[in-house]
Amino acid sequence: MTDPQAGEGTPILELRGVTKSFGAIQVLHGVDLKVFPGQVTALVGDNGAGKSTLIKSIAGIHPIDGGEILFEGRPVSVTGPRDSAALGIEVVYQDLALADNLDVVQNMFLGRERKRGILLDEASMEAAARDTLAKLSVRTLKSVRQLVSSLSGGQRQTVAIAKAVLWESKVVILDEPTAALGVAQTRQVLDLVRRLADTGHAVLYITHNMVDVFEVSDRVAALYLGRMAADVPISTVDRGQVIELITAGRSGNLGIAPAVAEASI
Ligand SMILES: Nc1ncnc2c1ncn2[C@@H]1O[C@H](COP(=O)(O)OP(=O)(O)OP(=O)(O)O)[C@@H](O)[C@H]1O
Repeated sequence: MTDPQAGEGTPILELRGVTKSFGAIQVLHGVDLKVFPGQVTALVGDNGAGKSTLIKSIAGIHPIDGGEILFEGRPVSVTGPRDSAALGIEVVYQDLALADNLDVVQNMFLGRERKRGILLDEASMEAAARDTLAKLSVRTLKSVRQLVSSLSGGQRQTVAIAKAVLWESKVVILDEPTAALGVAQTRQVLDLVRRLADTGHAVLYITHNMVDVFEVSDRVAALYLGRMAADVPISTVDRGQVIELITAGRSGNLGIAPAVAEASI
């Protein structure tokens, strides 16, 4: 794991005071968040804390109502998924959005196929897919021409993550990638998450799993009732504190004031 305190200059992605409501219901209340290149930031929070809303706001699916998004230190406007993709932000959602009837290469290039004239440039797409998988040290796939329907859950996650990385993404957001996986496949995906950061990506990693948090992250950001209770290096907190931040919004001198938390219920 990289030293979380080292090289922590400008965050590649920063949220300042982000708010988001759906009709009369305010879901995000002035959320601050910093995400650094080469680091995994675990985004934790109880059911309904606002994690999905937050990542969908970053992705432009639910554009923010207030506050600021900064990318590489500059304020940016993210009003749709194209804006986030153009910045180099890719999200791997839980449903993975893979097509079972297509192979690995076809899935990685789905919707962004390379062409030579009117024909698909299969050779170049296959080479790029192999290259991306090799850079991520993925050795669990037998063939890039395997149908996705024949892959295990862990292999499918791997393909979805590699697809996100293929587009020169700088920030990769993963929505509970190990939620449905067994022990060995979880291990493979966690190794891949670490390699994503080690190859320079900033990774925002949503999880409910405390073992995963401490295994793979450099920072932990805890949302509580739509407020950022803490966004700190993992080395400064223990498991009990993270659980308190998730369940109560505070732990010792960390987190949001109890009065603020009570006011939001
Ligand atoms: N489109 C929407 N319209 C109205 N309310 C919404 C909408 N999307 C989310 N919410 C509400 O926002 C709150 C936060 O939901 P969100 O899905 O972001 O939480 P979460 O932390 O991702 O939870 P989980 O861990 O269960 O996935 C919830 O109270 C939810 O009902």
